[in-house]
Amino acid sequence: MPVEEFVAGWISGALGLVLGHPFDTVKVRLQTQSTYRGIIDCTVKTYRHESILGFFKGMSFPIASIAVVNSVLFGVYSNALLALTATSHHERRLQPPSYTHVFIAGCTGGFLQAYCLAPFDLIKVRLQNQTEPRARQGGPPPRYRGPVHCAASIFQEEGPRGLFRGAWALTLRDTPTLGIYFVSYEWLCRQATPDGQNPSSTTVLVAGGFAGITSWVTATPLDVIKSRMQMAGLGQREYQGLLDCMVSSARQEGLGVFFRGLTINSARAFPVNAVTFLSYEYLLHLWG
Ligand SMILES: CN(C)C(=N)NCCC[C@H](N)C(=O)O
Repeated sequence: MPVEEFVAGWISGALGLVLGHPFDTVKVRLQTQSTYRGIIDCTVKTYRHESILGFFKGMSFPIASIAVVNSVLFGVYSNALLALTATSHHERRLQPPSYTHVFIAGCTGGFLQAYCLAPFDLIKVRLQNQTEPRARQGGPPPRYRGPVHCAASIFQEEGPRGLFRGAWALTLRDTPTLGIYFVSYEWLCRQATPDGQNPSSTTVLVAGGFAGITSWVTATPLDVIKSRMQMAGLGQREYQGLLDCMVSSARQEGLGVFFRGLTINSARAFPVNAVTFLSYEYLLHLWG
């Protein structure tokens, strides 16, 4: 089994993550708290109350976890394509796989990465939703002192299953949308590249950026539900399941609730995924 895709997936995911984390914090807060009037209001309040550091809350853990998550995504995707088409990464420009194979391989990568991502994503969302400034004297201490304390508290209070809160919504979010992610990337690269040639860096950047936007636009409704289920119980209402969360969110806030965070998700998706795909392709080319 080729392993360079796993390593390239890890490095490229980490680069994209640092670039996109401030956008991600604003998105998570908009989706789960109703105190903000929009992106600008949330950005200004976060900066005033918590300084620039507020935007980077919960980042150390995803950086560590991205090693597992992004390498599982890209490594499983590439190896699933190898199993389906008997072509390695380098042979795929001369013998391009069908879009059906790309979609199946993307869904497989998305499904497996969701289970690795679930506990890390839960901890990230819980930490991002702590709005107490880090160094305030005399104020109430935040519920979680950091990622390890957060993981340990959830484990103690709810057992190992607690760490997988929202995992079902996350799996439903990621399985089809990662198929869409890789199909969009491949389609855009092929439109802009003569047959049999490698796409230019500009093509990879643009195709990666738009693949990120397309997949996140389709992922946003389940992303809202996932974030709400992950926060359930912590001063927010408990849900009986995914369907209950969907129905009661729509009843209380209207159908627009499913598009909360759409603009910020898309603004974040372009640079993150442009950098992710560029560094992924570059590393595989370097090692090829
Ligand atoms: C729509 N979904 C779930 C995705 N496209 N997921 C792939 C993640 C790529 C990148 N690390 C990011 O966070 O955008």
